[in-house]
Amino acid sequence: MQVICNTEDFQITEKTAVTLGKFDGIHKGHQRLLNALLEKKKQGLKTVVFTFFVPPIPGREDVRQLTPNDEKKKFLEAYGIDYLIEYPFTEKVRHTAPKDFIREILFKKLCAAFVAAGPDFCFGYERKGNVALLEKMSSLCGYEFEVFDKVSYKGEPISSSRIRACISEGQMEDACEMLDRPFSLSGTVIHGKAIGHTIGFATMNLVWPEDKLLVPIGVYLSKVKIGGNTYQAITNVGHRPTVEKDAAKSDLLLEAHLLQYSQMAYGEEIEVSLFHYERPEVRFSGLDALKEQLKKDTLACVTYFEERGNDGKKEGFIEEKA
Ligand SMILES: Cc1cc2nc3c(=O)[nH]c(=O)nc-3n(C[C@H](O)[C@H](O)[C@H](O)COP(=O)(O)O)c2cc1C
Ligand SMILES: Nc1ncnc2c1ncn2[C@@H]1O[C@H](COP(=O)(O)OP(=O)(O)OP(=O)(O)O)[C@@H](O)[C@H]1O
Repeated sequence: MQVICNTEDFQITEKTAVTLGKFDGIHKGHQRLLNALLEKKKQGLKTVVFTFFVPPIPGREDVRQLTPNDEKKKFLEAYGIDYLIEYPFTEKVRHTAPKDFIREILFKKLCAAFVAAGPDFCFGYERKGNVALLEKMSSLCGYEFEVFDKVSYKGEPISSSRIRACISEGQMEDACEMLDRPFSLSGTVIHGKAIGHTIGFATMNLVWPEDKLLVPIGVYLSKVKIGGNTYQAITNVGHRPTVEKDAAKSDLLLEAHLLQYSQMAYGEEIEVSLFHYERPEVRFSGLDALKEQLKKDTLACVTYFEERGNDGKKEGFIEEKA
């Protein structure tokens, strides 16, 4: 996939199938549009996702995303998208009239032969451009335009904001349904305080990135992918008040204890999928009390995945082999 990031200086010369929007999360609704593009790819068009460049701004809570830029890129590449345009969101671009946006960007720069959008898609100055305008200008600019119905879940349209709200309330199962995959965090395993293994609960630790949407502090029933294998895990996202003197000031860490894994993993890449919010993080009287709770969390994890299974199937501890 070619990523054209934060520049207006490009020109696609092949005919393209384009969809436009923010695509945070790349949820089931977004996937409906992407699938329409992939159909056109079979007919020889190149596939283009057009979005605006949102730079990561450390400390700005409102710019935390379901899928930060790098994650989005990996996902779209794996999906079969040929071009990701992260267009600069300058004052000039913000003031572009909708008709000019269609002429200058869709028609001239992107060489669009097919455009897909949801019914509420808006663009251009003051978001005054809409699907009616895209339809109206389609014959003039020589593209086919198709509006796709919203994909719904529990009777309401799926949207990135709805999924963000769900996750912020720990409703991981609903988020999973709407995303079509569990909400997950990927990263490189870092060293902790090496206390975990002394109580039989070694953990793989990740720093929570500043541009990734936060989940509620607490313990999650989860799965961890490492080296091509997937393991069930109990995962704490928090500040470890039982062992940290000044927990409020300590880093926010994700710590995953894999139920059947005992090798060193420092420096390895892992993906932690959070399936279920189990309980809040608690300040225990000491390590013994913490250990007793972790045994209960382990049981809850085994039971959860036994009851739910994967795709309706019962499963063991190790689900996939590379
Ligand atoms: C599933 C799980 C649940 C946890 N729950 C709590 C908790 O409720 N309160 C707490 O202070 N720490 C909790 N922790 C964090 C532990 O205190 C921490 O993992 C342990 O001290 C080992 O830290 P280390 O990685 O630095 O060795 C939890 C960790 C895991 C893996
Ligand atoms: N549930 C859905 N079904 C089909 N298409 C959708 C759905 N949600 C969004 N789209 C379409 O996907 C494109 C990108 O949407 P975008 O990411 O900008 O909005 P969104 O998912 O509704 O998120 P937000 O909550 O931030 O508005 C748009 O064309 C939009 O209409």
